[in-house]
Amino acid sequence: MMAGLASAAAHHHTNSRRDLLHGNMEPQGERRDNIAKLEVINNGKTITEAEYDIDAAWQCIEYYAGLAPTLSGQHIQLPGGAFAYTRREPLGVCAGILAWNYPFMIAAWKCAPALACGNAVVFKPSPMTPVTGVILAEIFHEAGVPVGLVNVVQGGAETGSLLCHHPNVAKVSFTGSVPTGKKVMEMSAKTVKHVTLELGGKSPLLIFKDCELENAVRGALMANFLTQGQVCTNGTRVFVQREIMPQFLEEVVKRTKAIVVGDPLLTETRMGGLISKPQLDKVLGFVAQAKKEGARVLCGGEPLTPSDPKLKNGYFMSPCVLDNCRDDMTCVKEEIFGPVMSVLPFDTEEEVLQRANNTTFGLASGVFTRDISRAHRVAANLEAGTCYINTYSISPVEVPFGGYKMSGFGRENGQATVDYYSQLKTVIVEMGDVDSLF
Ligand SMILES: NC(=O)C1=CN([C@@H]2O[C@H](COP(=O)(O)OP(=O)(O)OC[C@H]3O[C@@H](n4cnc5c(N)ncnc54)[C@H](O)[C@@H]3O)[C@@H](O)[C@H]2O)C=CC1
Repeated sequence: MMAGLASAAAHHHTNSRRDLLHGNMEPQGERRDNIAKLEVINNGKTITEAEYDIDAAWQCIEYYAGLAPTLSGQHIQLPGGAFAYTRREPLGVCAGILAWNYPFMIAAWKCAPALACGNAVVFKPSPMTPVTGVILAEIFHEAGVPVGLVNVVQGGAETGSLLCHHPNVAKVSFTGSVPTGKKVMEMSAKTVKHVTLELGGKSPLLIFKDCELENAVRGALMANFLTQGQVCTNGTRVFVQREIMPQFLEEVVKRTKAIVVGDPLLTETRMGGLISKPQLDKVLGFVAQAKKEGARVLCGGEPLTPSDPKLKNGYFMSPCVLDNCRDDMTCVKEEIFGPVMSVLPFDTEEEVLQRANNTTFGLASGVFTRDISRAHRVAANLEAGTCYINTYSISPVEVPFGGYKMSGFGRENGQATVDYYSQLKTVIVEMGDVDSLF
């Protein structure tokens, strides 16, 4: 099967790439709403967020469709009239191994740049969320993508491992946890595959006393509670300058308590259910451990049963704010992947930078301040792939996304991603006689 895919990729020229990606990939109206509903059922996130994800997916495909015809090489003059040029060529078959938190959107993030660069794609959704990735593949098919160019395989660890070991897979792009990411890298090493790893995080959000508090609070909520807190970039270590701690906590707790948790298909709901019972138990376990280590629960952190009887078996919990946290606590060190915000006081910029960077993760970071010099200085000094200034949690398709340190490497989105889905061929041309030593 893989050899067939590789040849499909080779016949897949730039112009046709653009055409097929532009082939009405935008699901509109009822179609978009249906995919969003399925994503809610697939994942448990709210319909409002799911609609956003579906839009982000087609925007990603449109973006790379536009980028495809701009891919080009370089022309380099050499002495004596000789010259060289570079060609940007596909890698071959690219495998995507996906997480369950953004099933449809991550599938688009894996497919669009791979196809734009002329590759074939085989992607594996998480077994927790198998549904909507298939719909994306169907949309590609309807848009005229040749058979064999976009493929979905379902399964768990074993299927993922087969993809990482397959000799005809040229690249693996993985989104998920750090331990599995390390295994993917190890397995891919056996056949020297290209690897992109989008792994977890424990991102710091720095809130200085000169910030606009209202926006900082909004940013902190966005940094912690989207998709039930199951977001890799989440700014779960919220460092607040001591002077504004009381006001910050009052406001953040008030708003967290007001988050409507319940039926994710209703537009007024702001938080749905976690992905699974084990995930819910794991997150509640982190809250229990935090209490044991001395954190104070200011709100939430409890299992929740909405009043609607049809939701009684759902994996709901109340969003949680933890105060009295220290850097050495489990809740501050480990990725919780649930709606739990840990708040920590700080005094100086120097101190908070040192503490913010004292982690093996480096996916995202954020700073709220009205001092522009400080904002850019902090952004330059935070060890993370993304730094948000006076905002959080947006990932526009035009900008590169990816990690530092153990949060991974390679990039998704933006022009930078072309480098991770293509390879450069150098062609050297002599116009005169061969200069031979023999
Ligand atoms: N930071 C992030 O983006 C994510 C973090 N997580 C964290 O990881 C924990 C475990 O969740 P999982 O879904 O089990 O994440 P995971 O990282 O184990 O799974 C991600 C993907 O890798 C596949 N996979 C699992 N084992 C594999 C193997 N040995 N070889 C190849 N592919 C393999 C899975 O089927 C899935 O498609 C969660 O509780 C959460 O805390 C999970 C998903 C995303």
